[in-house]
Amino acid sequence: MGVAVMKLRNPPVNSLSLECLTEFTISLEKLENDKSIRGVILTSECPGIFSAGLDLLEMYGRNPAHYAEYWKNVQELWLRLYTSNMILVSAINGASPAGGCLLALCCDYRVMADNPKYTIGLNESLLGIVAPFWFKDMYVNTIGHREAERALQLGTLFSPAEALKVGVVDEVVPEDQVHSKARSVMTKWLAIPDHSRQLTKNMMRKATADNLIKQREADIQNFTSFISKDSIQKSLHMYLEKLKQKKG
Ligand SMILES: CC/C=C\CC/C=C/CC(=O)SCCNC(=O)CCNC(=O)[C@H](O)C(C)(C)COP(=O)(O)OP(=O)(O)OC[C@H]1O[C@@H](n2cnc3c(N)ncnc32)[C@H](O)[C@@H]1OP(=O)(O)O
Repeated sequence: MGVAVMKLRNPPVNSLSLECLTEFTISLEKLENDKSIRGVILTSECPGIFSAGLDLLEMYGRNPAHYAEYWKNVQELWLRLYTSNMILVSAINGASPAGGCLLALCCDYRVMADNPKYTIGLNESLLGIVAPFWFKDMYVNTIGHREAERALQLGTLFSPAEALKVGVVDEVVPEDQVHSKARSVMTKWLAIPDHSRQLTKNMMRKATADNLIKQREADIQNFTSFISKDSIQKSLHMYLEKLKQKKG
C-alpha cells in the first residue's frame, strides 16, 4: 500500500550520532523521492528504546567545528521530517527522551506502547541544556503553550498515560499492538487525497519550519557557542557520569 517502515537501529540506545542522523536523512530523502511511497511508520529495533535522543558524545569534548557540523545535520533531519509530504506515523515502542521525542513530534500521528517504563518528553533542562526554539515551537504546536512551558522548564518525562493526557502522543495501546495500530492508523490517513492532506499539512507547519530556515546559520552559531561553554560541558559530564552510575 505504498508504506515504508523505518526501524531505527543504533544499539544500544538509538542515540542520534552524526552517522545515524546522516543515514536517516538520506533514507528519508530516498523515500520522499519514491513516488510509490505515501507513508512511513517510524519505529525502533532496539528493545525498550525508541531513541535516547541526540548523541551526548557528539556534544561533549569535541571542537566547535564538530559541534557546528553536528547541529547542521540535526537541523537538516528535523526540517526533512517535519515538512515531509509523506504521512508519518510513529510507533513508539520504548523510551523516547529529548531528541527521541523530537522525532516522534515530527510525525503526523503518534502511537505509544503502554509500558510505564517508557517515558517521553523534552527533558533537556534536566541535562543543564536548553531546548532550542524550534524544539519548543513544535512542542507548543502539539501540546499548547502552558503545558509546553511547564514541561520544558521541568524537563518532564511523561509516562504513556500522562503523555496521552497532555497530548504528546495520540494513542496508547498494549505493547504487542503498537505496530498493528500504527498500520491501521496509516490506512485511515491513506484514504485522504494526498494533495489536500499535503497542502493542509504545509499550511499548519510552514511558519514553524520557516522560522528555523530563515536563521539556520545563527542557530548553528548559537548552539556551538552554548555547547562549548565550560559550564555546559561540565553539566554534560555530570549527566554522563550519572548515566554510568545508574548501572551500579
Ligand atoms: C542552544 C541549544 C543547546 C542545546 C540543545 C541540545 C539538545 C539536545 C537534545 C537531546 O536529545 S540531548 C540527549 C538527551 N537524552 C537523554 O537524556 C537520554 C539519556 N539516556 C537515558 O535516559 C537512558 O540511557 C535510556 C532511558 C535511553 C536507556 O536506559 P538503559 O536501557 O538503562 O541504558 P543505559 O542508560 O545503561 O545506556 C546504555 C549506554 O548508552 C549511553 N547513552 C544513553 N543515552 C545516550 C545518549 N543520548 N547519547 C549517547 N550515549 C547515550 C549510556 O551512557 C550507556 O553507555 P555505557 O558506555 O555506560 O554503556
